[in-house]
Amino acid sequence: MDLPLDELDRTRAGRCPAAGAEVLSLDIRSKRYPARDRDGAAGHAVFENFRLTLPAGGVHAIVGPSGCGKTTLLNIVAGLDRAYQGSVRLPGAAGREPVLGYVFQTPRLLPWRTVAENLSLVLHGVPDREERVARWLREVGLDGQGGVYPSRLSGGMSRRVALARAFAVEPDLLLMDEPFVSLDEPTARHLRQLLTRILQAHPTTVLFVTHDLREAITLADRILFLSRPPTRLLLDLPIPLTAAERADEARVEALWSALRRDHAATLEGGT
Ligand SMILES: Nc1ncnc2c1ncn2[C@@H]1O[C@H](COP(=O)(O)OP(=O)(O)OP(=O)(O)O)[C@@H](O)[C@H]1O
Repeated sequence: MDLPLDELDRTRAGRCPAAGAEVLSLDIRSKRYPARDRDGAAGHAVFENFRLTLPAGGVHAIVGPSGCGKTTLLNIVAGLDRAYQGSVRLPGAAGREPVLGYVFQTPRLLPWRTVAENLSLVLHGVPDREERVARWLREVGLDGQGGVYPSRLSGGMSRRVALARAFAVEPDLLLMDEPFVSLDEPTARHLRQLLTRILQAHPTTVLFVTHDLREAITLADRILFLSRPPTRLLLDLPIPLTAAERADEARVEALWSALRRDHAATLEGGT
């Protein structure tokens, strides 16, 4: 799994399986939530005429102010929220149904199932199910932990299981909603490095929500900055860093400072 950095760059470049192909075409004509008080009878609009397309390959980070609808957007893409007007098109690969992975803000492991069973559940009908579970536990550094129950896991280990479960289905599109939030920084850093290594070995298109601009710079090929509701795309910014540059905290810090200087209003969610 531990590839040298120049090798990582070559595989990163190879993340686009079919250049020009789209894994997602999202058109939210309207997404409203019920009013919070009796006066707002029509509710409040989170999205109005919001469109987003994702090409195959790469990590696409979504950054925006609290409440702008980042989780709502992922839930709409995942089909967990159908109370909106518009459409989600997920073409899938080679004519088969699209496969989605979703890493939530909390690991959401079933406490009455072992780690291996939590993975196995999402692989129903997969012929090499047991082998795949064992392989993914190895990939996330949890070899030999398959028989453990989630209550015995640390926060970082639980996140590793959640990562393994999401990758094990070999998704066409992987949704990640602040997957490393509320971890201590050393643990979060280890998990970011783990995610980077997994993505180099298993190129996957990722739509990644984070409130942490440094995390977005470290992981993403592209950052999409969203406004306050009704939410629109303020800035679509490519992050053309090499793997070595992303691993260099001073380099990430320098880009972070430059973005905060040059795009202050955007980072506040627009004026
Ligand atoms: N079930 C709900 N009923 C009413 N309003 C809701 C509901 N879920 C979310 N909202 C509101 O919709 C808006 C978008 O919520 P969402 O959680 O998608 O935002 P977010 O950008 O992910 O926020 P955060 O960064 O704080 O996690 C917020 O104003 C939120 O209060």
